[in-house]
Amino acid sequence: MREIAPGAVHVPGWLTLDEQRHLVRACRDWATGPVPIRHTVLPRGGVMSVQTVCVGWHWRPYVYTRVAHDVNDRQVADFPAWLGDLGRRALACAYGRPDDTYDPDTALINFYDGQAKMGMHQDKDEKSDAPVVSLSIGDTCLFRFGNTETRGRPYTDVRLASGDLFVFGGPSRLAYHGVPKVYPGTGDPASGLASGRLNLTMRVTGLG
Ligand SMILES: O=C(O)CCC(=O)C(=O)O
Ligand SMILES: [Fe+2]
Repeated sequence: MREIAPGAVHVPGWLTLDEQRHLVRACRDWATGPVPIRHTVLPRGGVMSVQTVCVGWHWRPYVYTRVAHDVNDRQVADFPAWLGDLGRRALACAYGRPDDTYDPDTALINFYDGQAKMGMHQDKDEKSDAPVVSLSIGDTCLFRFGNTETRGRPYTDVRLASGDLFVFGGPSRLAYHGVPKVYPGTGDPASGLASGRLNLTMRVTGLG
């Protein structure tokens, strides 16, 4: 366990292999629908290299809705209770104290192939300042965790491997972060993912 910045904690190897397999199965299922996984199109026409599927609320740049107007006009799958339980356990572990009030209502599931990356950004479309819980499965990546002011330095580079937990909340909730690189072939197929990287972030939208 390592505190990367105030309120930002990296817990290597937090998920068991069984938990990883369970999450991979659930994500495969969500990837098929009701709203299929897709490359998000940005407002100016760019296409994200990662593929994303959401549960609870659908995120598109830069708003949450129940219905995926930019994909197929279907409502996203419900956010399951077991995922909320996992989120509370994750938060309790990272911060060393239980918080029974943490009630995530959306998860963004990103799939990275060997070339995919994510530029430096803030998670700021949520109306709540509750922490973000991030879980990684499959190939290791370089995760860049920066500051709340700029996309640039200072930042800390962390390797996120299969099973790792990363929580950012409090003073780090609006820190810029991104994934400059994935290291193909570094994952263990026993996770259920033969190649690529899966990242699931839970958030509290603060929406009704
Ligand atoms: O893939 C990751 O580790 C980060 C994903 C992320 O920052 C996001 O979905 O907003
Ligand atoms: Fe993010």
